[in-house]
Parts: sequence; structure tokens; C-alpha cells
Amino acid sequence: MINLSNLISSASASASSNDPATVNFMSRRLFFLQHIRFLELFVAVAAFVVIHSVRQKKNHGLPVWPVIGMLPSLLVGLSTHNAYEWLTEILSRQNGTYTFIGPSFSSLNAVVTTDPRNLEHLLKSRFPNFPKGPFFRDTVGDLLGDGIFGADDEIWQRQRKTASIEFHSAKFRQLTVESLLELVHSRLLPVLENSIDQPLPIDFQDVLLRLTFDNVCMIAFGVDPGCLRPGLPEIPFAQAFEYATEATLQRFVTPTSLWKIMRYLNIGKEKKLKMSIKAVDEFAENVIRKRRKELSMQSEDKKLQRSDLLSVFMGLKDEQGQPFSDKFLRDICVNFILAGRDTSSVALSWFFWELEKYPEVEERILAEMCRIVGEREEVKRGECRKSPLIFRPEEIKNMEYLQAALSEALRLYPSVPVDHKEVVEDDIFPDGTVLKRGTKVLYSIYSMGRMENIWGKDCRKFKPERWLRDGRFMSESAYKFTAFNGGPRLCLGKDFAYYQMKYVAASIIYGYRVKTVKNHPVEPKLALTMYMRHGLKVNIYRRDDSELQRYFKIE
Ligand code: HEM
Repeated sequence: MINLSNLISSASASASSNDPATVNFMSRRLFFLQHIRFLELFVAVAAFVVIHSVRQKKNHGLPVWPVIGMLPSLLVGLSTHNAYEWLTEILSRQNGTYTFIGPSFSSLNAVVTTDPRNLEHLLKSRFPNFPKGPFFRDTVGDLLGDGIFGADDEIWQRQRKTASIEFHSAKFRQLTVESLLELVHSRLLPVLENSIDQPLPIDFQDVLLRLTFDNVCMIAFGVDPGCLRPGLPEIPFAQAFEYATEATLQRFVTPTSLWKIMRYLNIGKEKKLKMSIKAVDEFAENVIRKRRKELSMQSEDKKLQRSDLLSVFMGLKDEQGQPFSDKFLRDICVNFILAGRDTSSVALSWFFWELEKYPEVEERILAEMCRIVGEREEVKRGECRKSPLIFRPEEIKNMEYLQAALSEALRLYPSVPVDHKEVVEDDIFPDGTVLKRGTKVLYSIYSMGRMENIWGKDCRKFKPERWLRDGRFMSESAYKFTAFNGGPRLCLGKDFAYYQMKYVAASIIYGYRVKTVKNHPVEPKLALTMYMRHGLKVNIYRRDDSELQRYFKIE
């Protein structure tokens, strides 16, 4: 190997000679050798980067850099077209659990898991040790305030208890059935029917978001915002809400001090977030004002008859014996809008997109529906075999294959793709991962649906049959299928959501075919819920009545 030091010192000595030709030659040699030294340094640094990167990647799944930790990889991962896939790939390589090391100056350290044993530990067995925690509340606080999604302890318990009584009441079930009948038959189907004659495709996700927004406002606040109507008018609230959930998620992957400085200076994404939250607040305040006015004009008897959640909360008192503040009622409204609007609508969008790729599943759904309505006397006589058909609640309940297909869509595209907890006291996961007090724990529900060790080799296949035993729908453990969360914080709207999704899907499939526009890009957006980034542009076609007759004959 060349000894550079010797060569350079001999070149320097010769360069001090008096002969001009020698000086010229030697100084060029010196210049060359000095550059070789620079090159050597550069090669050494590059080699270090590559070796370090490979070694760290092997040990940690991603390279860890001094001071900045895994930040470069995180930034690359988040900029991919589907960051959830990037995360899934790392988790698969790391046997399902992985520790992310953020920059030393940030709060981005987190354990991410997909292991069902860890999920059961986190969500049920050691529930009190894993609250949402102050980091989560701080990050989502501007949008969600003290509402149920970010709350812990008594604030959470009180909301959970009140909402749970409400959601399990007979009045609520009746409201569910009535509101869906109205929304689907007087609004959704006419909008779809209208679109058939239009030259342009419609954004199906937008239509479904309007439907679920109207629906959650009807059942939770007793108001009907009327977003789903012919012409699909612009709804500024909807855009503001979507942006607010997206920008709130971005805070989770931005160093806290950075987004707080941006918020303080009112610049960039934080400025837009503030404006969006203002629009959300205005909507919620309006709802509360209207409700208060209506309640003040009603007799005590009538007030008691009100079955919406907002009226129930308005009638309650806080720990000081005072009625809840308007700010707290606003938080309740915003949290329920997020829970009810952005979950079943996006789940239905992914469901219809999958259905198109698996026509045999659509056929089985149609066959099941026709078999069930075929039990009606009038249908046996050959009547009522045409769309539109008003499904009865017990018929919807009996559609088990449809329930399996919707669960399969949620397994692959969970409406809440990633969720968050914080460790109170040092703990250890069943898989051996050590959890220090204050550690953030994320569970990637999206990745869980794509783990071979959980769902088998065909985990990426849309296969409703995996939910059936002897033709009956069989639910899975909440720690394996975590789309509705599990343990004491299991989704309160699960039964409502299944009824709603089944009713909507059955009514559409019975009457129409939904076809995605050719080459329309479909990918998830990084937000609190699993929106399709570019919506779902579709054309709607009326289903031929003779086709339905064929299904009646099959059965
Ligand atoms: C496909 C539809 C739905 C899915 C996949 C879903 C999923 C979830 C998930 C994952 C959570 C846990 C969130 C967390 O703790 O961070 C949750 C909680 C909750 N969901 Fe749902 N949800 C759906 C529909 C609904 C609907 C329609 C409502 C109400 C109208 C609702 C009401 C709630 C409430 C109130 C909570 C909070 C429970 C608590 O923290 O105690 N959900 N849901």
C-alpha cells in the first residue's frame, strides 16, 4: 500500500528545490497527492457510512445515526406512496415488533408492535399501565380536546359510561334503523341514480363520507346537516376536518419542539391546521347552540324523550355540579364526528374497491341477499324482486357472508391504521421487549393484517371465507383483528358500524355495479384515519333486473 505521508513529505522537500522544472513537476505531484489524501478520506467516510448502515440495518432494521437516530429512514419511509407498507416491511423483517430510535433532541422514540400477545397485554391485561398519555393528548389536543379519543382516567370513564348506555339503548337502535332508511333511500340511492346520467365519474369516498357525516350527526347530535344531496355541494367543514386530521397526524412524526414553534409563529402546516380547526369549531358550536335553543323551548317531558348523545351530555353535571362547558361539549362533538364519519365511510370505500377485483365475492354476496329476501312471502310469489328494495333489520343481521367480506376489508384496510399508547411504569411485553416508563407504544393495525404468522401465507388475499366456519360468520380475537381496538377501549360504535355498513353495501350492491375509473390511483393517505389519498372515482351502472332474477333462481 502507498504510504501517503512519506510520498507527500518527499514531494514537499523536492518542491523546495530551486530548479523551476523540478518545482513545477513537484508541486503538481504535491497537488495530486493532496487530492488523493482527500479522496482517501472520502472513500473511508463512504465506506463507514455503508458498513455502519448495513450493520445497523441488520441489528435494528434501520440504520441508527449519531444524534439524529433513525430520522433519515423515517423521512424516506414517510415520503413513499404508502408509508404503511414501508412500516409493514420493517415489522415483518423484525418478527413483528420493532424499536424506533428518534433523534436525541426529539420525542420520537417508540416501540411499534403487531404481535397479538403484546396487543392483549397492552389493551387488556395491563390496561392501566398503557393510557393514551400526555404525549398523545398534547399532539391531538388542539383538534380533539378532552374528548373520548385522547382522554384517560375519569374524563375518559365518564364519557365512556354515558356513551355506552346511550349506544346500547333501544332508542338508539331505533334511531339507527330509521336514520339509515331515510339516508339510503331518500338520498344515497337518488344521488347514485343521478350520477348514471352524468358524463363525469363521482368520488365514491366523498359520497360515503357525506352519508356517514349526516348519519353520525343525526344519531349523536339529533341534527341533520344534509351534506348528501343531489349536486353534492361543497362542504367547507368536510375539507377543514380532513385537513385537520391529516395535519394532526403529521405532528406525530415531527419533533414536538418544531411543530410547537411553527404553531407559535403561526406558519406552514400549523397555520393551516389552526384555520381548519376554527372551521371545525364553528360547526360544532353551531350544533350546540341550535340544540340548546331547541331544548330550552321544549317541555321537561319532551327533553327526556330526546335520544341523541349531545342532549344526554347537556343534561349532565360535572364534578362541581355545574353543567358541562360549551368547550367540553364541542370536544364531545368533534370526537364523535371523527369516530362516526371517518371510519365506516373509508372502510366501505376500500371494500368496494376490493369487491371489484374479486367478482366471485360480489356474486356470493348477491346470492346471499337474494336467498334471505327470498324468504319473504311476496318474493316467493315473484313480487319485489327488483331494486330498490328496503331491507329489514333482521335480514341485514342474517347477511353473514357480507359481514365476512366487510371484516376482510377492515382486516386489510383498518379505518384506524396505527394507534398509540404510553408506558406508565417499566414493563415487559410477552415477546420479551423491554418497555421503559414514558416509552411510546404504537400498534400498527394495518401491518397486522399483512403478517403471515397471524393470517397465513395468503394474508394479502381478500378472502371473506377465512371468517366463515360451516358457512357462519365467526369473529376473531380483538387482539388478532384489532380494527375495532380491544379491551376496555373497544370501539363503542362497532355494532352500529356493522349494521350501517351492511345496510349501505347491501342496498348499493342489490341495485348497482360500482366500477372504478381506469387507471385511477388508489393509495392510502397518512392521516388519523385511512382515507384514500385521491378518493375513489367511479362510474355507477344500474344492475339489470334479469341478473337479480338469476340469483333468485340459483337459491
Ligand atoms: C368501521 C367502522 C369503525 C371502526 C373500524 C372503528 C374503530 C375504532 C377504533 C380502532 C377505536 C379505538 C381508537 C383509540 O382508542 O384510539 C375506536 C374507538 C371508538 N369508536 Fe369506533 N370505529 C368504527 C366506527 C365507529 C362509529 C360509527 C362510532 C360512533 C358513531 C364509533 C365510536 C367509537 C368511540 C366512541 C370510540 C372510543 C372508545 C373509547 O376510547 O373508549 N366508532 N373505534
